Amino acid sequence: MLHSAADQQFEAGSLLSGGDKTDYGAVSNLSLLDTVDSPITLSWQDIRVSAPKINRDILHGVSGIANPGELVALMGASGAGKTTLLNTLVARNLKGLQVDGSVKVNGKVIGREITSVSGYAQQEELFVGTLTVKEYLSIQARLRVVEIPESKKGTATSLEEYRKNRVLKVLANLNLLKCQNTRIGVIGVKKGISGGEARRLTFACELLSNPALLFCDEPTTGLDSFMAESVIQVLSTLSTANRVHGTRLDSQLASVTEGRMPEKRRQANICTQINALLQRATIDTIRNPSLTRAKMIQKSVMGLFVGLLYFQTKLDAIGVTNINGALFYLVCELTYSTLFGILNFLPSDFPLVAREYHDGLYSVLSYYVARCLSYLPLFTIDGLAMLLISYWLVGFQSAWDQVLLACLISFLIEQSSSAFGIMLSCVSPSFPIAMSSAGPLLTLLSLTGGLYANVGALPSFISWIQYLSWFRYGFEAFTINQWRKVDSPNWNSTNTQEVMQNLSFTESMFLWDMIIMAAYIVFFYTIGYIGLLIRIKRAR
Ligand SMILES: Nc1ncnc2c1ncn2[C@@H]1O[C@H](COP(=O)(O)OP(=O)(O)OP(=O)(O)O)[C@@H](O)[C@H]1O
Repeated sequence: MLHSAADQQFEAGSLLSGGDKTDYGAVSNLSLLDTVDSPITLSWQDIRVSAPKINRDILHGVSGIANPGELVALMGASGAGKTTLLNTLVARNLKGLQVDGSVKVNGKVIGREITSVSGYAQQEELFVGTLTVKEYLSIQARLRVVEIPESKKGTATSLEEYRKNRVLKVLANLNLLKCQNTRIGVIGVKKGISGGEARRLTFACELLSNPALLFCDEPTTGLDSFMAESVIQVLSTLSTANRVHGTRLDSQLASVTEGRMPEKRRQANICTQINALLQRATIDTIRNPSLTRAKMIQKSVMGLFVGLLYFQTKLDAIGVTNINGALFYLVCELTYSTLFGILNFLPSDFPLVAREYHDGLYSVLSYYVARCLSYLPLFTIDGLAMLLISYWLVGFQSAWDQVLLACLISFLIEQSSSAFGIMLSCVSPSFPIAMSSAGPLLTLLSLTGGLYANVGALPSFISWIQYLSWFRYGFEAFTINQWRKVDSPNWNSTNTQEVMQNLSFTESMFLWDMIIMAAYIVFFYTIGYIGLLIRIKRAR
């Protein structure tokens, strides 16, 4: 159990002299690199936390106070409840726990709004590993620093310049200049900055906005004693020593009067958010070329394969069947690899996005728009490459308008699949569930797509599925585009009608096919967004 915090206020020196093996969390009430405009007194009284489901008490009435300029360390053995206390103070990660007691900022209970007046350097480091330290911080600065503070108005001519200066200052103060151009890396996947540098980068992000209050969970865990000392030195330097020694905790708590509330941190406007997140996601996609390379190679090979399999198909009865087969294959190929390639959309980003959202950095909509836009070029160009490689090899009808419309249909099919995959990824509780539901759903949609079974002869209890299937709309649009105008003296409009009748397709549906696919894209993206919003909001 964690004892009363009265026993647990240490300055950094005495904390370190306790031995570098001790676990601790820290509440750093900062007069930072720059002075804080509105200082904060944080107090907590009689905090009790229990896990009702397992009938377990975790914290039994903990009280404490952090005055402006103080570095308060919470010390205790592993499992004592330090993280639980920090989480309670910042109203985060409390699912399944019952919390009693009060947490006050300048004498007032502000609940979850504490996030907007403080920073929280959590134990688990989450970054975008493909970015360099400076790139990552610069993007964080665009999200976290939305105006030049009153006291710094004369120091920079523009917000952009202030952000740049701030990034450099934080890099310098946290001793990160040496590694500013090093890629962050991913533990166990790609070596990047060291553990100590990663820890300091976590603080650096939080310090950009000059918060009056900084919570740090296990700031030195996993670091060697030299690095641990350097981190604590940094925290110590950032705080100024104006603690009250010798006064009893209860009298300090009683003396906290309701004061002026610090100004809440504002979010950057939505354009800045989308811009910064799009830049981050695009760099990540470009520097993480395995997906790009795999998709481009796969689609080019498949385009070549289709081209050679159906090479210069003749326009006789067998040829018509083959060309329809080739068109349906293109629909499948535009769907399957796209969908399975994008199903990992959410799982890889979720922890970081949930944390940054609850840190108040941006809206879920900004993230969603930026991430979807970042995928758009790749999930368009690869499909077009396959289509165009196979187009003249097969001998599809190649009047310029037919080629352009085929490209548009290919785009709509791939986007339908991509939006469907993003929707599945966002609404499924886990990646394996998304994966295992994608297979059967695609089977149903492809079986009713118009090639395997004639859409006019499907049993009525299953026929309705075709109207949910972009396979059907895409295939119909492709075939109408192919057969409505054929460059051959042996072909006439009767032949076109025959092909349409054989497939139970209607020529006049051409425009509707594309409109319906576009509507489904909007629908899938919207449901995906709602799913993501609900999941991220629940992940506090
Ligand atoms: N949501 C929860 N449900 C059940 N038990 C929990 C929950 N959260 C924490 N606990 C339990 O509460 C105790 C305190 O956990 P906490 O993570 O706060 O400890 P800690 O002091 O930070 O430990 P460490 O130094 O090892 O990180 C642990 O025994 C943990 O298993």
